[in-house]
Amino acid sequence: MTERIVVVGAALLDGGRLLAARRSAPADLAGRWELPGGKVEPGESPRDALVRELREELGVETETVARVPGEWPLRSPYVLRVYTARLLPGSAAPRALQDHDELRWLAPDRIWDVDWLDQDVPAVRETLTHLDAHAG
Ligand SMILES: Nc1nc2c([nH]c(=O)n2[C@H]2C[C@H](O)[C@@H](COP(=O)(O)OP(=O)(O)OP(=O)(O)O)O2)c(=O)[nH]1
Repeated sequence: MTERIVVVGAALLDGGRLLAARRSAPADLAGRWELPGGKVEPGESPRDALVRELREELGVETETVARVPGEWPLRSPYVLRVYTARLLPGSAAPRALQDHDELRWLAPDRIWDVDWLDQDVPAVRETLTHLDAHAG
């Protein structure tokens, strides 16, 4: 059986809006929107991986807040896990430094304005449910 490799995605939230990132590569994913993040490296915790990836890709300092329950299959052997996260005080604003060519903060009623990767849609839907529950 093939080992699963965890890809962590951030539901980065600021003022109730969610950050979506448009991939610039590889060609089959370019132009589609995702949750910024990446592969967890051997010996690294998913939360640490997410903080590292957000620093590399977006130039931001963040902390993870909570895991969004669930795990979604990507192209084998990858699976996607999602954590909500927030910017730390004093962090720079996110910039598309690596892997992305556009970023957009989406209010809850605009979440479906962007063309999410097909495999991200259930994860984004679950994330929204989770946020709604927390908002009461
Ligand atoms: N980060 C991220 N990757 C996703 C999402 N949905 C999805 O299918 N993927 C895929 C794209 C890639 O094949 C893989 C993650 O790769 P990546 O390129 O973001 O990760 P990485 O920075 O660690 O990659 P690498 O270049 O170091 O190999 O998962 C998503 O929402 N976020």
